[in-house]
Amino acid sequence: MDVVVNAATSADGKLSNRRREQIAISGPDDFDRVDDLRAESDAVMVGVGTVLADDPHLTVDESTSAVRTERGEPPQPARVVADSRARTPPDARILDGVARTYLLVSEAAPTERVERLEAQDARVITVGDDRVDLEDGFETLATEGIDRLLVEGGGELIFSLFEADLVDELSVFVGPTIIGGREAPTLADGDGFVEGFPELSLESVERLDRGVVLRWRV
Ligand SMILES: NC(=O)C1=CN([C@@H]2O[C@H](COP(=O)(O)OP(=O)(O)OC[C@H]3O[C@@H](n4cnc5c(N)ncnc54)[C@H](O)[C@@H]3O)[C@@H](O)[C@H]2O)C=CC1
Ligand SMILES: Nc1nc(O)c(N)c(N[C@@H]2O[C@H](COP(=O)(O)O)[C@@H](O)[C@H]2O)n1
Repeated sequence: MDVVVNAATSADGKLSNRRREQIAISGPDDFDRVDDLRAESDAVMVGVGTVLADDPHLTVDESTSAVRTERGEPPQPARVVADSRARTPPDARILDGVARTYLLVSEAAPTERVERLEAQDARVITVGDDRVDLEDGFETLATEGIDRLLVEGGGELIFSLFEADLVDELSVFVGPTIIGGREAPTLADGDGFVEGFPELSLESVERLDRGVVLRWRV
């Protein structure tokens, strides 16, 4: 599976503020770029922290959806959430039925929550004892026909993906603002690396909106 991570950060590397509120860091041109990235993907993934903070929809625009249909693809990419304890709210926007939604949960997810989410048509995949095993999860998603996966965040999930050596490409929109705050999420949080830092190779640099898009191969 080809895994692309994309996010927008402030100039100081923050994904949002210390209250974990969604911040408009990029502008309309970057949202169009993200729409294109989604359109080229079989599925779009976030961590449950992002679902709880942002309640994202993770769909493509109508015109982009029409292009996917012409290509013989589902009108919308599938949606995937890493959600060890099945904390996704049953009324989350990702469960509105517009696209197929997979929830990767662990054995520790309470059965009643899993059943409630399955009743909302979520396709629940159990991988890992206490925490989602991302490698196993991706193997299962590949058997569902997901060959290209776009990951949009947040910082905990992105770190875990780098830690498991599962990222092929990283693109970051860096915007013209400082958010600050030691508790504010950054592009890669988790425990952090102390050695064996993933090495990136810069592919392109592009001015967009009032910031810059950096694209790296891992
Ligand atoms: N500026 C941007 O482009 C974006 C910003 N955000 C921001 O990021 C924040 C949310 O990020 P985080 O709190 O870091 O949450 P997150 O979205 O990375 O989710 C982390 C949660 O996912 C679950 N999870 C299951 N298996 C996991 C695994 N193997 N590794 C890691 N997590 C796993 C855990 O419950 C964990 O707490 C919000 O403030 C949101 O607004 C989120 C996406 C994009
Ligand atoms: N690319 C980008 N730029 C920003 O400025 C952002 N705040 C984000 N945030 C993430 O975009 C997703 C929203 O998805 P929907 O529009 O609801 O489909 C979500 O993952 C945000 O955290 N992204």
